[in-house]
Order: sequence, then structure tokens, then C-alpha cells
Amino acid sequence: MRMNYYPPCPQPDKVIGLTPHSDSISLITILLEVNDVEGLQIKKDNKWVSIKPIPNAFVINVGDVLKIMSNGIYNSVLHCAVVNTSKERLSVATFHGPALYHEIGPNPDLVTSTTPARFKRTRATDYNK
Ligand SMILES: O=C(O)CCC(=O)C(=O)O
Ligand SMILES: [Fe+2]
Repeated sequence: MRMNYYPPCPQPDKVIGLTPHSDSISLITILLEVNDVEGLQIKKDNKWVSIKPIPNAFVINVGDVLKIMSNGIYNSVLHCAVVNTSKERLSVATFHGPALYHEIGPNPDLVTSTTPARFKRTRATDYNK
């Protein structure tokens, strides 16, 4: 779990909230935008797109583990967080996936002669090296 606090900043373009990343240790991430302040952005078609918070809803993000296990059928989206000029922002991300010492790889049912494995089978921690 990660709890993020982004204080307001009068010059938001001069600071980094959370740098662009995909959730590497996660199969799926459940994200709660605690006080419904905009700040989450995803990279779509090579552009950063702001995601408007939906009150009382979670954001579900595909993580790198699901990308690997689905042999790339699901993609882990690149995302970041920017700060707001006047409002503080809080979010809680819970990362769900296998223990890091478990080996992960594409599900064998998804590996065929026409869809070869796109990722090697290794421990989750080793993908981040
Ligand atoms: O604060 C957010 O909206 C994003 C948080 C996030 O991506 C993370 O903690 O991995
Ligand atoms: Fe994230």
C-alpha cells in the first residue's frame, strides 16, 4: 500500500507530484482518490490525459504483473500525478499481486505458435532490474 500526499503548489509546472511509472509489482492496483481532487494522468496515444475523479469510486489500474501474465493482452498504463495550485490531494494505492519471490511469466494457455511468449519467466523482483 502507498499513501500519497500532494501539497498545493502555486507553480505546479515547476514541481513533480509522482513521476511517470507503471505499477511494477502489481497485478492490479486499486486507487482511492481520497478527497476527489484531480491530479492523476495517464499516457494515451503519446499524450498525458487527466483522469477526473469519480466520487465514491476506485480507479483500477493494470499492473506489470498482469501485463506479463496475460502475455501483453492487457497493458499496464504509464501514469503520473501532478499537483494542484490551491488544493491538497491525497490518494491511497493498494497493489495486489503475487509475492515478489514467486516466479511469474505468461500464462502457458496464452502462448501458442502464433502468439509466442513476449516475456521470460522469472521472479517478479527480477523484472525491475
Ligand atoms: O496519486 C495518484 O493518483 C497516483 C498514485 C500512484 O500511481 C501510485 O501510488 O503508484
Ligand atoms: Fe502508480
